[in-house]
Amino acid sequence: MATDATDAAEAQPRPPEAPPALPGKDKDEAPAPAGPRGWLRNPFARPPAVPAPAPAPEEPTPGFAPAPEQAPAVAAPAFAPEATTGLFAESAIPHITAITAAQTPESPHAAPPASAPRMGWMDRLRGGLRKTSASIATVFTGTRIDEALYEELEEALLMADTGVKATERLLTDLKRRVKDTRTTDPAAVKGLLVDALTELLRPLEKPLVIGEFTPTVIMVAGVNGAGKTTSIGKLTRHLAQAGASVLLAAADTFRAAAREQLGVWADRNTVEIISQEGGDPAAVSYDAVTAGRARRKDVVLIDTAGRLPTQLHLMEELRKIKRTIVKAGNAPGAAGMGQPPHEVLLVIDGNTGQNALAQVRAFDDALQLTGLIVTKLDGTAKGGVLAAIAQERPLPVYFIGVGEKLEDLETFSAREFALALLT
Ligand SMILES: Nc1nc2c(ncn2[C@@H]2O[C@H](COP(=O)(O)OP(=O)(O)OP(=O)(O)O)[C@@H](O)[C@H]2O)c(=O)[nH]1
Repeated sequence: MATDATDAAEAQPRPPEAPPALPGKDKDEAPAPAGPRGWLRNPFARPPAVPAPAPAPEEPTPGFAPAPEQAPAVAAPAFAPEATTGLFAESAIPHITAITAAQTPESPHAAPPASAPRMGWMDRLRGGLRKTSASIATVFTGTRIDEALYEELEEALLMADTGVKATERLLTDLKRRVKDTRTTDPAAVKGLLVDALTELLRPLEKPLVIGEFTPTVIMVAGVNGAGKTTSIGKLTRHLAQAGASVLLAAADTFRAAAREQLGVWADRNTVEIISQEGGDPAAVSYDAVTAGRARRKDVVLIDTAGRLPTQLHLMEELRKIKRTIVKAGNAPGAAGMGQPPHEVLLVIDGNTGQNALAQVRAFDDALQLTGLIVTKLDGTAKGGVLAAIAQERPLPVYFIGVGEKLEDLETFSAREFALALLT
């Protein structure tokens, strides 16, 4: 029984945990693999056994769509020279084929220019961030670059929940850039702010690596309603579309609706799910890692129940889940799967601004996070929170979400974000 397995796991000494893989703070650090930037080194390039069904863009289609061996060449979109190419992009590993999920040749979306999905994303990102960008844009409508402009900008950035330190840093950097370039036009200052913000956000850019271990175990945590299950569902869809085999674990054993919600995503994507009513979430997680290994799954995604950092017993439960996953990775026969969990992700609601930053701190202290997913950036006036995170706790932001639809979750690009926010 799963519970027994966990009890046994808990009884043994806790192995040392690897330190979190935080991104470097060096502004010159390369954020992503060479070539078009992508988050995923994708090893799932299999020749299709059957013609892949054409996926509907919004309604997930059932069935398994093996990924093609080659993705079409991808032209860099005009809006950003460093633009990414979609969720599945070129790999840094020579033997791994580049795949762009939304651009499979079998797909009806193959015909448009290769960069179309990312261009569409840029539009959605701009639309989503409109509330935040509107107040900042008005700062640059005047005719002079003076102290009043900087004061107004400071106010706008603080209102966008950029935080005091990140705001100060941006203003200092901006003034230096204005001086260095002898800029006199306020509209041009906006361009310099794009550069300053891009540089600040750059450490958050990092590709999520899948395929180094079999399975790659990803644990997902967050407060209630942050968007954990929805994000896991979207991620599952993208992974399944690229040919990765995914096993979901519903480690929220208390809330039936949460299990059902994950079950719906599992059904839609025809992936397997480990679920247990009223059981121990750590036991479900242990079982999922063991099953993922036995069934040779590429990815195990573990959804945990929402909780507040102030609910200490629930935070302890999360730590127990993580310890149990570590233990499952040390079980006999688990050699070769590295030290799971390979990723511990926190999902934060971008609409909660500085509160989200507080959550990052608390969950990071408890779990040593390896990355973030920032959801609900659509319709928020607090989009500056990413700058605050970059300043205070620069964890990789693997994805950002700007809506409830499948295509509303995408990889994070500092440049894109700065452009969407300020231009
Ligand atoms: N507008 C918007 N809504 C989102 C986004 N991501 C998720 N949601 C919605 O937020 C709500 C909560 O999402 P869930 O995925 O259930 O959140 P959860 O963190 O799993 O919730 P619990 O299981 O209660 O902890 C749902 O209605 C989602 O559709 C986003 O990027 N934008």
